[in-house]
Amino acid sequence: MSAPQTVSLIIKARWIAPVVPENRVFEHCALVVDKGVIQALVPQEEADKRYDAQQEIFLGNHLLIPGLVNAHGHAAMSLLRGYADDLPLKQWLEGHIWPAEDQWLSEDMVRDGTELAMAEMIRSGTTCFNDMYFFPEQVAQAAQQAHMRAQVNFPVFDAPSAWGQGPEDYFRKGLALHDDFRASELVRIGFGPHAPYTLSDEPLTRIATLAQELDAPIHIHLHETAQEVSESIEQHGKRPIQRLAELGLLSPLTQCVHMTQVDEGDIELIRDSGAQVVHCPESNLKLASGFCPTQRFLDEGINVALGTDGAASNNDLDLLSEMKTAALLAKAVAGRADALDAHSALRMATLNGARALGLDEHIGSLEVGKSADITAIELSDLPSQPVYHPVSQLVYTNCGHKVSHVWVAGKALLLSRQLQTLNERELIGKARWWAKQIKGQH
Ligand SMILES: CSC[C@H]1O[C@@H](n2cnc3c(O)ncnc32)[C@H](O)[C@@H]1O
Ligand SMILES: [Zn+2]
Repeated sequence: MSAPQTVSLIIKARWIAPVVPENRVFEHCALVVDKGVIQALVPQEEADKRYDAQQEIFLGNHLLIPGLVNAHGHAAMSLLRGYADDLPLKQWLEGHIWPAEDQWLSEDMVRDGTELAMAEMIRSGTTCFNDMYFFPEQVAQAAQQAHMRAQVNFPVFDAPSAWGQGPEDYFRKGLALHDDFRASELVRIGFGPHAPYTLSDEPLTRIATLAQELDAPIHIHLHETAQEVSESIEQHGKRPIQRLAELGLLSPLTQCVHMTQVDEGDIELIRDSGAQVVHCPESNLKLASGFCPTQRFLDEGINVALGTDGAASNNDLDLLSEMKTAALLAKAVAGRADALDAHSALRMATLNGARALGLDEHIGSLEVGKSADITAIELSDLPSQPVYHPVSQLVYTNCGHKVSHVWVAGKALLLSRQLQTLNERELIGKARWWAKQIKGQH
């Protein structure tokens, strides 16, 4: 018999749901990790025989899943959580959020808000987030420092903002940022055109060309409300997605966020272009924007990922609870109880998210050769009992607060519910400080 191989980490768990192979749960197995990469998923006795681990973690009542991918958000908006509620999108944005952003946006605000959001996401099992916000260099640096994986999309609007004077300035700063993070293992920079209704044709066409040249993702709010679609027909004589298609903007690199208003032509455009859909059920419900036909998209072979949107329209960043909402809503929208079953909901929050971000060769499932981005959920409390199907428990009961451990590329970000790369007390203090400033002027 050959000598045991030395590895950095072995995690032994009661259950492992690797997402690939599909619909499977392994019991009493171990994940073997070395150099940040998954080396094996084997029965625990076999792990004992074959490997010598520098660190071994035993999780006797826990389920291991791939780290969650939050495919759409505005992390720094955590500081505007609860600032304006119970409003439809247009009133919420134009009457409250944009004026607040005009007044308060700064490097410091984005840095503090992003760190607060990352802490919340890590604590509820997210390892990778997709962000669109001002001062994206702050978001990118914060993610790198906290060792979270992120796609950071620099904003592009026709209008000026605290971050730039207009499209020219946004492109100059954004492309420089893309260059700065070209070699990063964790952070990828993409284009963040805000929405079709805040951008004219010229910058959209430029984004289409540059994204193809750089092989960089495009992240855009699209068909979020009925008003967006009807105003586009009035102004441009076409639906927003048709306009994007004609400007060359639709491809597998394009991440279409929301898509609550769709007809057969829209579905064809997404399917035939290979574009990605990001579903944000809680934000869509809260702003009364509409319903994304997720099961219909999946049946058409369209990739659908899951996002929380910002904390100002959700109002939390818990992707596990988003999974539950997505699963329940899909059943109501499709009129079928078997729509978005528990395993499909988990896939939407992991592998589909990875695919939407072009990262599915590296993350999204617990497969040998993939990065060790792992989340552990403890299923030992009363509302978790009894456990017949751990994935059903994960999706249909409230598990966000049961996340105990999180790793990204083999590095621990959460151990026994304690953050390892961010300071929770300090972040709470900073959030309170910001709220005092902002409330004073509200
Ligand atoms: C390009 S920076 C992000 C920009 O988007 C605003 N925003 C936040 N949530 C939404 C949403 O659901 N639809 C449209 N725009 C949204 C955010 O406040 C920033 O200004
Ligand atoms: Zn959004």
